[in-house]
Amino acid sequence: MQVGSATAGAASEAGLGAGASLKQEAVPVPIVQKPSGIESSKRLAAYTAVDHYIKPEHRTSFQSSRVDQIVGIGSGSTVPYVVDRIAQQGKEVNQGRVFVPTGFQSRQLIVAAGLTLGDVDEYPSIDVTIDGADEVDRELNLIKGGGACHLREKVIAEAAETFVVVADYRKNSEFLGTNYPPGVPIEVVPFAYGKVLSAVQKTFGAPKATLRMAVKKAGPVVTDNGNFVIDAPFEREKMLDPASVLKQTKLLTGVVEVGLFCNMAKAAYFGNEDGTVTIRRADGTVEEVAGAA
Ligand SMILES: O=C[C@H](O)[C@H](O)[C@H](O)COP(=O)(O)O
Repeated sequence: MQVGSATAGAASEAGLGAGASLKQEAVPVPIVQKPSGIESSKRLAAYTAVDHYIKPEHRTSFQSSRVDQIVGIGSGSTVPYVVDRIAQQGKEVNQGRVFVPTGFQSRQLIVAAGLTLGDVDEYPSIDVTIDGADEVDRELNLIKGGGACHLREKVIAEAAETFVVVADYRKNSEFLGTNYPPGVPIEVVPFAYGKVLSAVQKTFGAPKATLRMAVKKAGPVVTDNGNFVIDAPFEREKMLDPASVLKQTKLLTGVVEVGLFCNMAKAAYFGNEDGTVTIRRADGTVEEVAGAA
């Protein structure tokens, strides 16, 4: 994906959707070049979800709030398309909204798009949070944390009245653990990692669990919260009941958060190769719609 930036005027030349503000605004708007392949599926999902949940007519349901809408912005490679679509609506529409990030990356995206940053301590109730996922099962349980952001992501998702997932079609599974081989990310405080790793390997059904190592740094990945991450591919049988895995693992002292999000998402949007988007909702309904271009 190539991302650049320009003023909103130039962005309109880049083909903004109907309803976008065409006023000359000196606000940098990220331009995501039209992608292909998997990136195109991510974009379809993200654009369609934004069009359904973040519109000018959507007003915050928190009466005391002084803002129009409070939006949580997740992390990962699908989320830039979420921010891109929001920025396309223009400065005027966005000036009444506040955006709460789930980590360093989404904070940067919000700032680069000229959107207003908020934090969850100031906005403990969020209208809608849109985030990616590593895998989604048929009941909308999720594996998250491939980017080591799942602690803050869970806080921002829990704070939201509506939590929506956006992903490409590869993430759409019957059961968790089918299409995401690294397993469940577990954030741990550094001094406890050895004990937690050993417990997860020996008694919790993830013998191949590993400490996640950094790529362009010697040593382990360090999260935005200064912690380590263990990746635990739990045995198939265990993953048939992700809520139990979550409960058991979270009780291990030293575990900060587990990248299993159970019974939280209201809907999941999956971008498909044919340009459609499959929407699966928590009430069990499934719909296929034409993806937003
Ligand atoms: O920690 C990272 C997050 O949970 C991401 O939302 C997740 O890894 C999905 O990322 P992507 O959109 O890049 O597949």
